[in-house]
Amino acid sequence: MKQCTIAFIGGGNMARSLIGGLISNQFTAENIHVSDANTEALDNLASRYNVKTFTDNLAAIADADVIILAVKPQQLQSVIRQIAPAWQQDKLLISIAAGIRLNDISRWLDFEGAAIVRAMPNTPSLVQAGATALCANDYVTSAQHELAESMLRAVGLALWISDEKQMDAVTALSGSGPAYFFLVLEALQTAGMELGLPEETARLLALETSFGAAKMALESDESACVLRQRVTSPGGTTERALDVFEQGDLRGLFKQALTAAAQRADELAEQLGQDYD
Ligand SMILES: NC(=O)C1=CN([C@@H]2O[C@H](COP(=O)(O)OP(=O)(O)OC[C@H]3O[C@@H](n4cnc5c(N)ncnc54)[C@H](O)[C@@H]3O)[C@@H](O)[C@H]2O)C=CC1
Ligand SMILES: O=C(O)[C@@H]1CCC=N1
Repeated sequence: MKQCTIAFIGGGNMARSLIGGLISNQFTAENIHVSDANTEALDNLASRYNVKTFTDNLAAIADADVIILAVKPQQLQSVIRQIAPAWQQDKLLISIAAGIRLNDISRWLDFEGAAIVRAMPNTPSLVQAGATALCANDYVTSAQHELAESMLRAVGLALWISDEKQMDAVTALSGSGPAYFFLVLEALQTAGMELGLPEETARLLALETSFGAAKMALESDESACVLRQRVTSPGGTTERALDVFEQGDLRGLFKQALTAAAQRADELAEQLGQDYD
């Protein structure tokens, strides 16, 4: 990957995952700037990753090629308006904020021809197993497309979507998705313990089973449906368990949950922004 300088504004959970993943993938720490109002968060990042830290957002972006906005959606407008006077044509702005649309980001930046990418990463980027979808405005050059993609590809899967409206579905599926799997892990471990397994045994079996199923699905040419059927002996134990999930409408629950997450992203955009094509 070309070694540009990246400035993160906001050094919280998601920034930490991206920074950790980039550094594990040989990205040079001194080319990573992080700015945050919280000095404790900055100290943690500096001692763990040796990145350059700032409490002044303008100082952090001064000689950066790429600026990644990693603050909460509610802080995005004020941060963009703060950095807008220092904006320069050759910089690339990447927002990872849930919901907030390219048009609103562009209006707040108020810089003719500014190159802006919206990205939705997820926290497994920390272990280079992230999944990110990106979409760009018309001013992003092909070199900037390549730069944004190569940065996110360094921490996992990176794919482009052309219709920005799909970003809410992406947020619901892969942005929030790690939390759903962590919930399933918790539930498997608890149920195992309730059936009499020691805590550590239940934890390890739940973890390795989740990892093994994901790895197998990733490496197999067969669909998840076929892989599921291969575990399910007619009249056996899995069939009994799956019947319980189907009776409880697990698929319907997932549909409801993802719909609620996508609606929340849309609500954030409506509340915090204004523009919608
Ligand atoms: N946590 C996740 O799994 C994901 C989060 N996102 C998005 O990433 C963004 C950040 O989320 P998290 O990292 O979870 O939040 P967080 O709350 O952990 O981090 C936000 C950081 O921004 C800092 N901050 C607040 N105002 C600031 C300002 N004016 N200047 C500089 N720093 C400031 C806070 O001190 C905090 O450290 C959000 O917009 C969220 O939608 C996107 C994908 C996944
Ligand atoms: O919960 C949130 O709003 C953020 C966006 C996707 C994951 N975390």
